Amino acid sequence: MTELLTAAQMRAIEEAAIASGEVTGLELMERAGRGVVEAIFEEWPELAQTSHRAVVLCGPGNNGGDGFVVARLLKEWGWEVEVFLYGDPEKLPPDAKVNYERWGEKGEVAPLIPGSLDQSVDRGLENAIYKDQYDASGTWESETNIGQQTIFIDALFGTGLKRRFEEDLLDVLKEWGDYCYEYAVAVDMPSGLCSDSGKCIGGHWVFSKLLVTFETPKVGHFLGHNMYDIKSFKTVDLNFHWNTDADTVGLLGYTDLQLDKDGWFDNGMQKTLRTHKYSHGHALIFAGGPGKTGAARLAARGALRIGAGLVTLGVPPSAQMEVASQVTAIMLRRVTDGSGEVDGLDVTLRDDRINALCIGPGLGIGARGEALVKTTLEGKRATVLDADALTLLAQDKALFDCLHKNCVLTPHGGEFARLFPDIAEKLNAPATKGPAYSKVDATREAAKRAGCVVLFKGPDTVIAHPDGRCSINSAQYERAAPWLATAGSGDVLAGFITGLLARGFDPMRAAETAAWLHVECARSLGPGLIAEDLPEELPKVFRDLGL
Ligand SMILES: NC(=O)C1=CN([C@@H]2O[C@H](COP(=O)(O)OP(=O)(O)OC[C@H]3O[C@@H](n4cnc5c(N)ncnc54)[C@H](OP(=O)(O)O)[C@@H]3O)[C@@H](O)[C@H]2O)[C@@H](O)CC1
Ligand SMILES: Nc1ncnc2c1ncn2[C@@H]1O[C@H](COP(=O)(O)OP(=O)(O)O)[C@@H](O)[C@H]1O
Ligand SMILES: [K+]
Repeated sequence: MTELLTAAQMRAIEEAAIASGEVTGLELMERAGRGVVEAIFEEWPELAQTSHRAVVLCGPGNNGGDGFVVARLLKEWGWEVEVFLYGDPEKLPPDAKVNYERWGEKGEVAPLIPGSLDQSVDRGLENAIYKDQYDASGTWESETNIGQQTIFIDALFGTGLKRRFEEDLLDVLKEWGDYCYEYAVAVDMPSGLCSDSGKCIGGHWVFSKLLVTFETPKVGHFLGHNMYDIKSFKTVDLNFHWNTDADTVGLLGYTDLQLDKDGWFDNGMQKTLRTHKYSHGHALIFAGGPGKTGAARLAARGALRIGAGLVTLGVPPSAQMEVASQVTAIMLRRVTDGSGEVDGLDVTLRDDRINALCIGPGLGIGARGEALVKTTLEGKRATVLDADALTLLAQDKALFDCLHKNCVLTPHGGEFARLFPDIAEKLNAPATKGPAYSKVDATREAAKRAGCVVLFKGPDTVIAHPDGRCSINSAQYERAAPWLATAGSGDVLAGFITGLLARGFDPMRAAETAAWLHVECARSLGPGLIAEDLPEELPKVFRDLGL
């Protein structure tokens, strides 16, 4: 799994590599700067064909040092380069100072003050070669300014951002926003954003199109929604050895989920000639009352498509006809809260073959729902608790205390705040200093308190285990799937997790795999998807994965 590091973890591995004598800080900075230049040319090959103009903003720390390296290398490439420094050159850290001086042999450094960017951009426009012209066929070529593009490089702050910017810097950054054209590059972090949480600490942050980070991405790159302007994300290999005992956060990718043929068909999950439907588990999903059964039906469809051998919808007698008229392969069983009628849940659960439960979607928050959640939790079976079940847990401490290690909670932001109000308050408080409390911190704390896996939804879905393991399923950058924010898609996700629990996945792996496949289905479908489509897309996604 790609390990995502916090600023402190990154600093620790860098310091260890330097202390071991394997590499110097100066060499790392050189590799970082070179990597940025290579990333620029890889991203925009047209820029490598002729010389252009770069405006490099350098900050007072080592991020600024990287900026001086980039400036020098672009100058050596024949570019016109303007460098601005925010801060006192005498106070630069040693490696940044060396690169400041190396750049000083090639060009000047101007102080970064309000107005300096306006003047720089004016100079760029004066020098620009306009190519508006009729081409051979008589068509007007509308490309302007292609002869000499200005590339903006943000090397102000990286992992060392600690506090809100002073007003003069805020003024400069707002100017920068006006000039953030096609070619803008963030070195390690968009300056102003916290590399642990993705939150805006500076009071403003610098927009870019390309983000280049070093060695391994930082946790904050995949949290929050402030990096929507970044179209391309690249990681430069700094080429040093490291490993860390720290609790790093994993970025979920295909290879981590053991979805390859061996993994997928392993551990009793195998669908072979010798197995039958009961080998793949039996999921029971509770439906709400009349007019409220759609959510559970979506979840049931998801559980069946992801491979549970059997899926039964547990319906209240009053909704039986409604559900019966809508389902075919999914079975149906009348389930009450066990308070006197036949077919109480306690009776249903005597069937040991039912090995995964899902409760919450469309359930309602009345007495029936509460009694069902209680009985469900008493059985200690693998259980997904979503939607209304989460509200019920939030309302009743005794019920919350019944959670056990085989549960998976799947809150969205609102449900999370109801369940863990104090944690949500910390998470949602305005970030004023770095590193800021992050969604990863919050989800880990919640999982520990609940004693079970918590999957905190969003484009940055965070999944945490009470033992501290944590991963992010990102639907950002090249995996963006904003059309997944549609009514009922969370119900399908709950069903996916339940289906995998039925197939024998442990709760953490079920949550991770389901979340990843959920986004894959959305990406495969594209804009226009509705929740019903998601389970139906699974066979195609599986086929494309070679399963
Ligand atoms: N790790 C690696 O392997 C490698 C890391 N590398 C690079 O180093 C970067 C990290 O460098 P870094 O630690 O020097 O931090 P950085 O982001 O430059 O900022 C610190 C400076 O900013 C200042 N400052 C903070 N907040 C402020 C504010 N609001 N307003 C004003 N000032 C503020 C702070 O001042 P202080 O708080 O100490 O007064 C300090 O002077 C990393 O992102 C990467 O680009 C590569 O070179 C190669 C390998
Ligand atoms: N902008 C987004 N990009 C990608 N996925 C998203 C985005 N917003 C929400 N999602 C995902 O969509 C699902 C919505 O779930 P939820 O809020 O419970 O909806 P519902 O209750 O309607 O089913 C979650 O899996 C969440 O991670
Ligand atoms: K930066």
